[in-house]
Amino acid sequence: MSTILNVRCAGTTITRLFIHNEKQQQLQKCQVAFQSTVSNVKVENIDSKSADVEWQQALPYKSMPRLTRYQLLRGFLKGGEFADLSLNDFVFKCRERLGDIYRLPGVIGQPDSVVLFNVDDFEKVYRTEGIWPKRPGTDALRYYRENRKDGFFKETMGLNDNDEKWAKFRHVVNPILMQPKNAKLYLEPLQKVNLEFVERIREIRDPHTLEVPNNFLVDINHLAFDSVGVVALDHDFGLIRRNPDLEEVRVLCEHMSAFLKSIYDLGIKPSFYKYITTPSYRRFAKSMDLTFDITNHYVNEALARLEESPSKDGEERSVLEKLLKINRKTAIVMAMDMMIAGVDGTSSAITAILLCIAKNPEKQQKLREELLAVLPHRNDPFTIENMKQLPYLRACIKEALRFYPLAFGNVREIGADLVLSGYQVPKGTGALLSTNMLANEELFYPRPREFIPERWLRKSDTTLTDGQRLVAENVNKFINLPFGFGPRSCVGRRIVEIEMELTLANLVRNFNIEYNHSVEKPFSYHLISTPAIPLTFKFTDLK
Ligand code: HEM
Repeated sequence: MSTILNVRCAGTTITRLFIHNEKQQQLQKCQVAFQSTVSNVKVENIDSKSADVEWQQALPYKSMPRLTRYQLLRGFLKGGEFADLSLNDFVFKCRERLGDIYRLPGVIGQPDSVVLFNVDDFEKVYRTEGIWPKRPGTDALRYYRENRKDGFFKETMGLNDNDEKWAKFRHVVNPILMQPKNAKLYLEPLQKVNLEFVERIREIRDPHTLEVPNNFLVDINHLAFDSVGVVALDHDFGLIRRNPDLEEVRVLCEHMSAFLKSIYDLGIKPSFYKYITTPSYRRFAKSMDLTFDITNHYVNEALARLEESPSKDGEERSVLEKLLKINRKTAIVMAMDMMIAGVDGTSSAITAILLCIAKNPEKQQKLREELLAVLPHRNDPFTIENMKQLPYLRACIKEALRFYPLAFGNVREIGADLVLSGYQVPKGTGALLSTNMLANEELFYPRPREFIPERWLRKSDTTLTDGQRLVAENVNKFINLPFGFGPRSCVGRRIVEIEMELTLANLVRNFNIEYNHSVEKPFSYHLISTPAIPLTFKFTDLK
C-alpha cells in the first residue's frame, strides 16, 4: 500500500510526499516533525492505489541499462576511459551509450545511483524528496567533521548534516540568510566591494587597448571572495585593491575549492577513503583543517569586535552578528560553509555573465537603458526598492546561468520507491538529475545557443508575445535550476543574487564591455565550471 501526503502551505500544495510501503506510525512521526519546523503548514493524507499499480507494471530495477561494477572501477583507474573526464563528460558519455536513464552501480559501500535525463523524472524525484531531502556526495566532509579529534562538530555539522539535525540548523539560519528584509544587511557592504572592483579595472587595464590582463580571473576570484567574506565573516578583506597578496587568504582560497572537488572525487567516483586513508582524502582533510583554522580565527575576531562595540539600538548590523546571537558554534559552522560553498560558484557565475553580456552588445545596451531609466546618474545608490525595478538585469543573469550552467544539475537520494522512465527505482538510490544541461537543448529552449534574456521576462515586462519568448511549451520548472530546488536549495541564493546584480549593474553603467576573442570552450568542468580562457575583457569608460 502506498500513501501520498500533500504538504500545503497557505492553501497551496508546496510538495507531495509519496511514501511506498511505510508504516502509518512513521508517517505520523514525519508529519509532526515537519510541522514543528515549518509553520502554517498542513499535511494531507491521500491513499493511492494507482501508485501501486504503476509500480507493479513497471520494469524491474535490475533491467535498467547500466555500467557494471567492473566497467565503472576499471573506467576510473589510471588510463581508463573515464579517468580524465569531468562529471559532465562522464554522464554524457554514458548517456550516449545507455540512454536517458541508466544505473551506476554502488561500489565500495556506496549505494547505487541512477542518472536521469527525463524531465518527468526530475519532477517525480523532487516532488517526493520529503521534508528532509538528502543530497549525496558530501560524505567526505561529514566523515571529516565526525572524525575531527577536537570534536568541534559533535553538536552540529551545519547544513552538511542530514534528517532532523539538518532541518533544525536550516530552520535557524533560513530567516537570517534568505529573508528579503535582511538584504539591507549586506547590500551596502557588497556595493562597497563592487565599487572597488570598478576602480580595480580602471587601474589594471592596458591604457591603449583598454583590455584587462590575461589573469583577470584572479581579480574576479578576489571579488567573489571579498563579497562572500564581507557577509559570512563580516570582514572586508580588501583583496580587490588593498591587500591582493594577503598570504593567509591565498592559502584559504586554494584550499576552499577542495570541498567542491571532493564531491566528485570522493563522493561520486569510487574511493576507499573510509577504509584506508587515501592520498586524495589526506589532501582534502588538510584543506579542511586549514579552512577551519582560518575561518575560526576570523569569526572569533568578529566576535571580539562585536563585544567591544555592541550596536547601540540592539539591532544586529550584519549576518554574522545575527548568527552569533544564536550561538558561536552556529556562526562558525555557517560562516565556514558559506565560504566553501559560495566563493568558487560566485566567481564562475560572474565570468559567465560577463562573457554573455560582452558578446551581446545589443542586450548590453538594452540593459544600460533600463539602468539609466531607474538610476539616471552613475553614482545613484542602489536600494532594495530600486533593484526591484530592474527585471532585464535579473533576466540577463538568469539567461547567462542557463547559457553557461555552473553544474550539470543536482543530486538527491530518492525519497520513496518511484517509477522513473518506466523502471522501478527503490528508495535510497542516489539520483543525478541533469536539470541544467537540458536547458541547453532545443527541445526546451528554442535557439538555445543564443543569449536571449527576454525568455525570462514576465508578459508585463516585454513586448514579445508568448510565441516569441522562446520557452517551449513542454518546459517546466524542473529544468534549469541553478540554485537547486525545495527546502534544500541554495541557502546563499539571496546573497549571491544581489551580488551578481550589483556586479553587472555597476559594470554596465560604468563601461562598455567587449570580449574580442574566441569563446570556444570558455569553461572546463570538474564538478562545477571553471573559467578556462584568458579573460581579457575590454572595458571602455562611458561618457
Ligand atoms: C551563483 C552562485 C551559486 C550557485 C549557482 C549555487 C548553487 C547551489 C546549488 C545548486 C545548491 C544545491 C541545492 C539543492 O540541493 O537543491 C547549493 C547549496 C548550497 N549553497 Fe549555493 N550556490 C551559489 C552561491 C552560494 C553562496 C554565495 C553561498 C553562501 C553565501 C552558498 C551556500 C550554499 C550552501 C551552504 C548550500 C547547502 C544548502 C543545504 O544543503 O541546505 N551558495 N548552492
